Amino acid sequence: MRALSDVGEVQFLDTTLRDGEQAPGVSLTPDDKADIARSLDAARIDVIEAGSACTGPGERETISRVAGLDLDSTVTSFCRGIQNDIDLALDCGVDGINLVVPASDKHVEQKVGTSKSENVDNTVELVEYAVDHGLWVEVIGEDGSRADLDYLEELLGAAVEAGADRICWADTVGHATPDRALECVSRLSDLGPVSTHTHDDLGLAVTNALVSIAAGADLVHGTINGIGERAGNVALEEVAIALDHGYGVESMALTEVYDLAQLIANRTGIPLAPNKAVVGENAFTHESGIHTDGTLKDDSMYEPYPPEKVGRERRLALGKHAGRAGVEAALDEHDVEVTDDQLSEIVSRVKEIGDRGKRVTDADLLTIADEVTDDARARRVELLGLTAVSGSDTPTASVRLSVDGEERKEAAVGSGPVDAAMNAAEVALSHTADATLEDYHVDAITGGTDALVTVEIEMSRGDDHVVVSASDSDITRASVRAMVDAMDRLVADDEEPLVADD
Ligand SMILES: CC(C)C(=O)C(=O)O
Repeated sequence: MRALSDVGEVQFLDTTLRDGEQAPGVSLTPDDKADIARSLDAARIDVIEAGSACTGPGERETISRVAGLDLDSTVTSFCRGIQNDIDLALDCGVDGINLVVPASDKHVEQKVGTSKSENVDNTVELVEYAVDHGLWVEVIGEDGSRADLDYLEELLGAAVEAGADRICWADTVGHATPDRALECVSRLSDLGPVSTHTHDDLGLAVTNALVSIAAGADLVHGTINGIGERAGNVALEEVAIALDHGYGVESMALTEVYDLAQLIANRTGIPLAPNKAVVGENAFTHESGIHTDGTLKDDSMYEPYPPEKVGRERRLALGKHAGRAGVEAALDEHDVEVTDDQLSEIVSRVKEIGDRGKRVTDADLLTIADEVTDDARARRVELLGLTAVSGSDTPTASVRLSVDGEERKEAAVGSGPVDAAMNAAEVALSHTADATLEDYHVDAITGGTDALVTVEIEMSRGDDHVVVSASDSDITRASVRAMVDAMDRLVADDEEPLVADD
């Protein structure tokens, strides 16, 4: 076993487009796969497993498209131990293949229905065939963590002798303990370059990947956000940060990690848990008074590494644990000055909202500050009316706004009534200010069809950002109210009159 700090660099194979797509409910379009592949390449992922050519003509077209993107990453197709799979991969123009052959008794005898020696012979033939056709070849012993280790060595050793570029230890069902990972990968790394493919069924995927590297593996298979079958594959961003932060070992480009995580959550429809390491919403958010106070004194007080390292920013949130320092800093961000007594009152009102189980948005904070400083703000942008229609025809909406006392009416279409109404409000406001909708989500839907819905949106204008929420039993009304409120906040201090430019 080697010290991880002695390992200079580790390569990554990303299988988001193959094993990740095997997560229940995920189906990526050709455009999704092409966009994700480009981003993986930009993040310096060494190998991209683009899919399984044997899946069907649609998948082959997509793999061919990824293979044709002229990426720096090596593009591969997953292939079963069947020559036709290799032929289909060749038709897609990939650089290489991940050839999967059974390794455990269960997989050799029960699943594939062959004998151990025939399995070795077949693997050798297929490797020779693929190498003869100019492919980069990695041979994966499926269910390797439950295989008889002597047999796994014989099988993968034969693959190396037949010309395979590398072999891979697969903990297919996420069954291995770190000791087992160490034992298997140490033995296999005597045969040739070894990859490791770990799953998270025991919550040990990252640990097993790190142990595998210590045991000699130099390439880690995984997915972004750890998506994949069952409990998922190892999350590459977690391996990357652990290697970098813990041992100074280089792998993928860390600054790209957050955008990649968002892209993949977006396209796969698998949201990120807020507490997810590295890329979860809360990973660099501090709410409690003690932590906020400490963070304001020294950024690194409650963070292992700076958020910028993984393409993120630090956030101070307000809620029931807020303290004076955090509230003061949040008010500062909006250039609101208060006295000590006013600050105490604002802190206690913020905590009251938090005690009711709610998040305190920027708009909440500013409303409280207005009330406490007795400086009720005159609104510049107000919602006067809203009509949204949806049915079998294109959803349409119209909004009526008051902007600095002038009434503006606009109508627009959209993919649904909310989208149409937001588009109409955007058109009505765009005369005024160049604001961008950064984030939109429906926060809480409780109970039945008449339940209260909370819409939270983030908008920006130049360097200013606000987060505003609005609750209503009508999701369209809540959305437009939040947008109009955010806009009103963003232009509050603007000296210029908000005239329409026709
Ligand atoms: C590499 C393959 C077959 C796999 O996805 C696994 O073993 O989990």
